[in-house]
Amino acid sequence: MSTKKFRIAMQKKGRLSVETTELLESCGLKINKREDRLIAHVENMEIDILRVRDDDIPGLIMDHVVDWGVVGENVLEETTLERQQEGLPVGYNLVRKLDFGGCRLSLAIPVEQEWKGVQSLEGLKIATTYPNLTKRYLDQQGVNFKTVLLTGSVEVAPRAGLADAICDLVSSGATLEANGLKEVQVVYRSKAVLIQRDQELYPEKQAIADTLIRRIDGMIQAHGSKYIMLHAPKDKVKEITALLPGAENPTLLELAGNSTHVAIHVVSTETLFWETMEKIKALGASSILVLPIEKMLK
Ligand SMILES: Nc1ncnc2c1ncn2[C@@H]1O[C@H](COP(=O)(O)OP(=O)(O)OP(=O)(O)O)[C@@H](O)[C@H]1O
Ligand SMILES: O=P(O)(O)OC[C@H]1O[C@H](OP(=O)(O)OP(=O)(O)O)[C@H](O)[C@@H]1O
Ligand SMILES: [Mg+2]
Repeated sequence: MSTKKFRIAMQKKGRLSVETTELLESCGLKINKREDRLIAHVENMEIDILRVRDDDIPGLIMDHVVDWGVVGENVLEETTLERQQEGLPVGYNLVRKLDFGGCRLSLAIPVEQEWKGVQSLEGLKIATTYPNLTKRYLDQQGVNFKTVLLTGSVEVAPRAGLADAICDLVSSGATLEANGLKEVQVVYRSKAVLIQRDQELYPEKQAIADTLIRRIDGMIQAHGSKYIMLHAPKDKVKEITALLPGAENPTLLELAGNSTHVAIHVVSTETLFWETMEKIKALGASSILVLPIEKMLK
């Protein structure tokens, strides 16, 4: 199934929804966000946004219902394994890895228990929302176990007597700690990804995809870049620019009413550490500014 309008599936509510909306809006999409609508229209482009549960996003891509989707790699991989078993199509193209939704799927056990390695899980009950990723990992380790499938509140399972251990998502570890559990083994590391259905797109849709990818790349590049400005004594320009990360071609500008100093402007893809700033200052530089860059088009 395919419609004329470019369709993007995103999580309606949860860990990925705010940053996905920010990503799309930073690409210039004006999303009409009337609450509780499955489909949100984009006012200034031929795009519809489908707001769904994250678990449904890989299937919508693999069944060619939507053109793009933003989802965690954990859900993408789990769905792929599940659909492979069911003989359903699992094709998709990775468009870009994104810089949010970072988490890991980990095994965790009650804090008071001694951890003697994954082999000690042999024959035990493990509660998880990710049965396929958990099984793939433990099969590789040669460990047999019983799955207790839960779609939420997995962390309470050991205390409730439902399972001996869990395999769930961890980021800060606060949820595990609050439930008297400790992380003992990472099973899968995940970030959000932008994926596309694996059929050729109509030319109009491909044009939209190309524009959005260019803009996303501009955002990704800008995100890791800084604009550095400072005033420097003319006779120290060489020494100072040698210290600036990635400053092969700095811009030098005259300063009004000052014949001994110039302004140096540099776009840097690296971090300017305090230590470097202090060295530059010791060489006579002043007014050192490090500014974030919002967008970049090369
Ligand atoms: N603590 C976290 N920090 C960062 N990213 C996370 C965290 N927990 C989960 N994620 C990522 O965000 C995705 C969505 O997590 P969330 O907890 O909102 O999902 P959910 O409860 O399954 O929501 P839904 O109602 O859409 O099914 C996860 O699949 C994972 O990729
Ligand atoms: O290690 P932490 O930083 O504590 O994060 C981990 C928690 O975050 C996610 O749930 P979320 O808070 O999104 O709520 P949910 O259980 O309703 O999905 C995940 O399922 C864990 O429970
Ligand atoms: Mg979900």
